[in-house]
Amino acid sequence: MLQKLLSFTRRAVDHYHMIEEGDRIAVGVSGGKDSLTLLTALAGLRRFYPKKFEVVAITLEMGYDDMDFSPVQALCDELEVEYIRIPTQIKQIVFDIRKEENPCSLCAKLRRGALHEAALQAGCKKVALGHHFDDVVETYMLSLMYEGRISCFKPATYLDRVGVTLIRPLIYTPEHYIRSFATRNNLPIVHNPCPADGNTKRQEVKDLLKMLEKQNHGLRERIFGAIQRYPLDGWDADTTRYKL
Ligand SMILES: Nc1ncnc2c1ncn2[C@@H]1O[C@H](COP(=O)(O)OP(=O)(O)OP(=O)(O)O)[C@@H](O)[C@H]1O
Repeated sequence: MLQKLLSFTRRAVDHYHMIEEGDRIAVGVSGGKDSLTLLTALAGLRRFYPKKFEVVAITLEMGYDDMDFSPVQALCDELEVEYIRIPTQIKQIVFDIRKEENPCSLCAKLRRGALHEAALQAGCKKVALGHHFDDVVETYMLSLMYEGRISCFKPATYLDRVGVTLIRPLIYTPEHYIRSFATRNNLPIVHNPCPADGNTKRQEVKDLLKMLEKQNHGLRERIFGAIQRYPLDGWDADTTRYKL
């Protein structure tokens, strides 16, 4: 199973030139299945990838007393990855001080800023995020159907104002694969007690795609393919390095 995960990851890393020699990459670890799988994948790839790179795990603690990250520390020890935990007051700011009606967007903004800062402090100019194949297709459809735009986050983005490059090495890895990888490998998922509903429109799109996929096998693959063939800004894959 790890082999398959490494192959999905390596293909994405190669197609979008995500890793260069000497990189020190901060993996944003929320404690969810996606980022724990990403951490395992990059720690594994580090062992044989032709370009030498380092991996550091960073968790922003959101301010919930009942989130215990010590099992994640144990996973990092096993993977021989340095683990940095940053205490923040993001929960308090979003819910108690600002009493936001739409807490998710402020929370995401604060998290992004804090993660970039923590990465730079740890000497990392690259930050890896756990977005996967289904996130790509859903984000694209959300944007198309609800914003009237054709767009999606990029596989790799250089943020010039912060001097950080974001990479998303799981964009070829389907969510169902991540779910079973996390279960079979007993990844230490930390329950997130956030009371917000999250993005209900995203769930709608997820359900819609699931329903359509039942009668139209390969539908998500074709949407993903369209993003690459168009290509959407930043999605032109360099297949000379690894065939699609
Ligand atoms: N508290 C956090 N600390 C560090 N990194 C984070 C944190 N929250 C999110 N991230 C990073 O941002 C990515 C996207 O965040 P999002 O909240 O959409 O996560 P997700 O899709 O639920 O993934 P996961 O299953 O890893 O929680 C995560 O995959 C992770 O890499």
